[in-house]
Amino acid sequence: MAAGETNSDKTGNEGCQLYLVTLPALDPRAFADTLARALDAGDVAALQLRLKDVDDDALRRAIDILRPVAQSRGVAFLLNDRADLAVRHGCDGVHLGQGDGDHAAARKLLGPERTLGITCHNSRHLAMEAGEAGADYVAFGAFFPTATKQAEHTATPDILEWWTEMFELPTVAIGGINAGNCGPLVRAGADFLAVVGAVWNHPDGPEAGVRAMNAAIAAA
Ligand SMILES: Cc1ncc(COP(=O)(O)OP(=O)(O)O)c(N)n1
Ligand SMILES: Cc1ncsc1CCOP(=O)(O)O
Ligand SMILES: [Mg+2]
Repeated sequence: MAAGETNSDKTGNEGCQLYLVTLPALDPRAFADTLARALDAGDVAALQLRLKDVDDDALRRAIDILRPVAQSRGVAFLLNDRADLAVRHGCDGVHLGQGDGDHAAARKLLGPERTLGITCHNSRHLAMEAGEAGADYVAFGAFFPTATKQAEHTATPDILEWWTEMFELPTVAIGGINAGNCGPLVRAGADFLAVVGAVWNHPDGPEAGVRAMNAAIAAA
């Protein structure tokens, strides 16, 4: 997930990559092993640490434990919601929602090398604003019902098609995505599929979840 990556680098489904987002609550020490095994099971482009309802100390501790697990494997380590901590603690980037502060200010704070991802729901307008604010990717969703978050917005694959035809900025699709339903999103041009439950809650474990997502993307 390098800043400046474009859709023109894509060749069919090889251009769509898996982007893991963590469960919202976890014990970082215990999760480090699970994460290592999941990342070793297949191709993962990025991991977003998305912990909700934790204080800054707990967040810093989780970053310090989990960041090396991802980065040592060439997997970009992004932090949810907190550009300040992402910069201070060596993360490769941050994912910000529409209520997560000033996107242009975050861009400045992150500098040119770190990745800035922005939630755009199902809105072409928000996506164009995100591009103007300096986003490295625009995230659309939720494409399917999700148990991970109370998603207030739903998205449809046509926004991926439209965006991909109009702009080079990469897209991330999120929300209820799994190996069984991701085909239309890949074919609509999504550059990344972001998943939580499909991997961490896979009935055969996260490694099987990564392998299933990789296979479904390749087959789409
Ligand atoms: C890749 C990706 N896309 C969307 C989101 C959602 O971000 P946001 O709207 O800020 O909601 P929270 O994740 O903060 O609950 C995301 N985290 N990652
Ligand atoms: C963080 C987030 N933003 C929109 S849907 C979602 C949750 C995605 O989780 P899952 O892949 O389990 O549906
Ligand atoms: Mg947020």
